[in-house]
Amino acid sequence: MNLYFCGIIGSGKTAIGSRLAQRLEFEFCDLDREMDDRLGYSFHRLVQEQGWIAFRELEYSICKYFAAKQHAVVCLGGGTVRYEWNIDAIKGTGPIILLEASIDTLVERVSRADRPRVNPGVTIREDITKIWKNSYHKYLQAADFVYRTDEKSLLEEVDELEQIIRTHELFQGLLLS
Ligand SMILES: Nc1ncnc2c1ncn2[C@@H]1O[C@H](COP(=O)(O)OP(=O)(O)O)[C@@H](O)[C@H]1O
Ligand SMILES: O=C(O)C1=C[C@@H](OP(=O)(O)O)[C@@H](O)[C@H](O)C1
Ligand SMILES: [Mg+2]
Repeated sequence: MNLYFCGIIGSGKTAIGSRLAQRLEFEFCDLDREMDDRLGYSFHRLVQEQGWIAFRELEYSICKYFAAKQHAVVCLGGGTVRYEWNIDAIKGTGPIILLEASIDTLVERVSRADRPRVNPGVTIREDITKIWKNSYHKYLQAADFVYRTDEKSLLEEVDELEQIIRTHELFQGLLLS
């Protein structure tokens, strides 16, 4: 069984997931990183040169690959759960935690790094607001558990999530298997 993290870009999937994988002694998998490794260059270039469809195809193939793993903390891409086929691919292979933060927090975090826009020709704030308005229900629908990442420090969040995973019945199968 795996533990999955989903959430809009900048919600903290990679920052939290990588630390939790260490705590739980699980393999750490990150969709964006796997994509870069497979391509041999940044997925930003793939999006720039071939568009988002090429990204989505590779994303689906990586979801199927991750679903076959055991004992992995998997950070999905920020858009993965907006596409139902990805949810079908990972269904039954482990609980999904949705990480949430306010739009202001997401914008502030994403502005620090250069990441491609999903909606071309818009600002980071417009992009994130649009994703949130159009697709928030899909993120919520995919999730087994929801956790906010804009109220505490990163370390406090990792501590709290570790505690939740070790005690909440939703995650019991994860540590037993
Ligand atoms: N309380 C917090 N929780 C999660 N991330 C935080 C927090 N405070 C600051 N950050 C920073 O915000 C960024 C979150 O980005 P990242 O983990 O790459 O998100 P994602 O993988 O969901 O796009 C990281 O640089 C992280 O260090
Ligand atoms: O919303 C999206 O479709 C995406 C969000 C990004 O999120 P993360 O950087 O959080 O993975 C990244 O996966 C890619 O740019 C696609
Ligand atoms: Mg990430």
